[in-house]
Amino acid sequence: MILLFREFSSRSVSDRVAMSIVLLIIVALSPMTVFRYLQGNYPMMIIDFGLIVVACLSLVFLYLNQYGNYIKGIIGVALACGMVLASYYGSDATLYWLFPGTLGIFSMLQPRRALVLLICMSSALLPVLSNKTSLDTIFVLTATLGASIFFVYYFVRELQLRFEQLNTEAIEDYLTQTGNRRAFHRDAEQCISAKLKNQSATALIVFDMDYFKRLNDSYGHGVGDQVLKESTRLMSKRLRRTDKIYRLGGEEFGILMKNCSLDDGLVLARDLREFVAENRSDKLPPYTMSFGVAELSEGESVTDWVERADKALYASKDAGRDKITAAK
Ligand SMILES: Nc1nc2c(ncn2[C@@H]2O[C@H](COP(=O)(O)OP(=O)(O)OP(=O)(O)O)[C@@H](O)[C@H]2O)c(=O)[nH]1
Repeated sequence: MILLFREFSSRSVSDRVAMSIVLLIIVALSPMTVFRYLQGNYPMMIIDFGLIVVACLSLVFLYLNQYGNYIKGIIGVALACGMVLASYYGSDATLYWLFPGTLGIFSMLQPRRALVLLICMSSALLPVLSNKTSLDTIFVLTATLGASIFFVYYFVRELQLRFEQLNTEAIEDYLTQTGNRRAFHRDAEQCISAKLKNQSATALIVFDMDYFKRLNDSYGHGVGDQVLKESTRLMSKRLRRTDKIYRLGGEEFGILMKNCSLDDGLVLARDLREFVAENRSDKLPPYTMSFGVAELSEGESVTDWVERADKALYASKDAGRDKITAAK
């Protein structure tokens, strides 16, 4: 139980909602199943028992963190079907469960998927209800349920868009739209974990604009900004999908190259330097960059890795700039 609670606290909101729903289903429906059996209400007993079995299996998969999206989809569909069946076999009071059920589905699934599922559920409810309740009730239920689905959809969609926007702002550099230092540290830590797991090599290229203070002083900060934007845009065009560029601070950038050795990193750094030199805009003053390349070593921390690459970068500066140096 303690393990389950710890796992629960470390999970995303949608995982927690999914786990809560399945736990709630198990806890609430277990005594209900016995009660239905004693009442002789066998159809409802079978529905409840089926839901408990699906809930237990789902909880196991959610706990193991496997097939999370599929499981949440299955829980959503099971919940929707359960609500339709319960509306048919249960008393009129059962219909109140349609509202928390709707919220549960929205909290677990992507808003669009939840909307489609709930529209299907509502469509299935109409013929089910027409057999057992008055036209008045059907009308009020359809209107209130439809309005709830509509409002919750727009609320959740808005939240999701804002969350995505905040998430992007938290890991992206505003000026160059490259990853920021926070994103770099997160991804570099992942590279270290990958190396520990399967020995996959990662190269880090750091580069820094040459004589950038002079460029700023001569042409203004606006032009300096344009140079930073153009150079990183040109480089991004040249990178593979698995490579990513980050602004480490000021006019220093880093590129993480997954599954690449030191030699691969040196080849790419040369290619990037040439590509930028050949394609930079005539409207901007000429600019160059100095590079340092380091392959991640066994047992190395992010700080040590960057420090080695930085030392190589300083060696390029000392050698006259517009140079590439491999880290020792
Ligand atoms: N335009 C602009 N300038 C920046 C930005 N971030 C840092 N800088 C400037 O970059 C300059 C860096 O100067 P230095 O550290 O002396 O380096 P440098 O002039 O490039 O000299 P070397 O690196 O030795 O070639 C400073 O003048 C900073 O103000 C930015 O976002 N935009």
